[in-house]
Amino acid sequence: MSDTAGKSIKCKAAVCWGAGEPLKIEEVEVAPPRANEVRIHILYTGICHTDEYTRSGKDPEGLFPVILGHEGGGIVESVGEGVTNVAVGDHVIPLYTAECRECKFCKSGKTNLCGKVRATQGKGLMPDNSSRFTVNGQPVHHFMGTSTFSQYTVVADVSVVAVHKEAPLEKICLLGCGITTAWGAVVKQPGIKGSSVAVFGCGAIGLGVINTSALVGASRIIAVDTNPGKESWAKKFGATDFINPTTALKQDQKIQDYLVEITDGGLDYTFDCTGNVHVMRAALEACHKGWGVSTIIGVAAAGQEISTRPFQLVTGRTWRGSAFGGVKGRTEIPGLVEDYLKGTVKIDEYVTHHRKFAEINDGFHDMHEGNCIRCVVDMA
Ligand SMILES: NC(=O)C1=CN([C@@H]2O[C@H](COP(=O)(O)OP(=O)(O)OC[C@H]3O[C@@H](n4cnc5c(N)ncnc54)[C@H](OP(=O)(O)O)[C@@H]3O)[C@@H](O)[C@H]2O)C=CC1
Ligand SMILES: N[C@@H](CCC(=O)N[C@@H](CSC=O)C(=O)NCC(=O)O)C(=O)O
Ligand SMILES: [Zn+2]
Ligand SMILES: [Zn+2]
Repeated sequence: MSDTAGKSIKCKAAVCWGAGEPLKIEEVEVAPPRANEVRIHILYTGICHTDEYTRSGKDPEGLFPVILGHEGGGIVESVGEGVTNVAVGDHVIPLYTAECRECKFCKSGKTNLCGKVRATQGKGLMPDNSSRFTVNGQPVHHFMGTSTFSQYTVVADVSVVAVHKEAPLEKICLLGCGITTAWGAVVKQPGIKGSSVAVFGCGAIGLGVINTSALVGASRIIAVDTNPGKESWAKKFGATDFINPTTALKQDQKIQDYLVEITDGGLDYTFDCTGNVHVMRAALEACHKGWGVSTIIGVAAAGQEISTRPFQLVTGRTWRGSAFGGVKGRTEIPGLVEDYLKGTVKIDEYVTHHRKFAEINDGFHDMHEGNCIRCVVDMA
């Protein structure tokens, strides 16, 4: 039992007061966890493009003021009544995709999209419809059920998993989103072994898709990115080819037509890792007639919609999407941590930037530089 258990904790958090505003480090009061809730001392957090997407005002679910962050690693400080899955002192990863193991979704065996806390999570609240965060008495919204840009956060017990204590939290925090998302999107897609794959966008997500496709035995992995600096990254992670559409295409040629031409009819599997709806269309249309499967991972801005000729689907292409890689976090993340410790899952290679908590806005700027794959923030 910690000596702060049952009491409010005053600590620092990066608050976004309005869409498009920079984060402001504030003293925040974090209320103790209620029943089936867990308070976590966050030590490290990654910054994901989805944090930037919501900060920028492009997220239709965005609410302000808010404490963003969903790629964290920390230690359980205290638990509320009824919590049995984690204990004080456990090293944990908060999960923006909960896993209650009881709801219709969890029991379906068809999806990782647990329904237990998603509605309140989308309202920026804990499951009892209230916030555990206040700044000068004003409630501040939670984000994605995790809010890892606070030195202490409170999450639902179904939204947290304990992991091996030997694993460095400054690395495995990235399993809270990017790396797990990419890993799951590939390993849960049957058929990639021996197949051709095209990956649009070579940020952390795209590189993870490339790397996992190589690990499962894809025969050809074509990386597509408009940033020429990404070629060496893509090759290092296992791409066999790199195509920069801004220089490789003839006048009026579309990337999908070029890919179909160089692959004898199209790819077996494609992945959108950009969040750009035009790229999503290209990724679908680059698929082989009759069997090609295109997976959308990128998150598109409010108001954006995808389109294609229905004939693309009539003629046997499949368009699908993947959230958190289809991974059930409480069940599968401990195994991913073990795989990292064994050396079969890469994490260190994605960390290009480090920032102190006071520099978190610089971490957001880093993300816009083409040379940043992931920035890890030290929350001390
Ligand atoms: N579904 C899910 O569960 C998850 C989804 N996401 C989403 O995945 C997406 C990718 O995330 P992340 O890897 O971190 O993002 P990054 O921005 O780091 O990577 C995207 C890459 O795509 C490149 N790019 C931009 N436009 C094009 C284009 N027209 N054609 C080809 N490449 C292009 C970018 O180049 P440049 O650097 O020059 O812009 C960049 O290299 C985001 O939308 C994010 O929100 C993230 C986590 C989980
Ligand atoms: N809030 C957005 C959608 C954002 C989104 O698609 N989030 C992904 C995770 S992105 C992580 O970095 C996701 O898992 N979605 C599933 C979910 O239940 O939120 C909008 O409203 O468009
Ligand atoms: Zn993310
Ligand atoms: Zn559930």
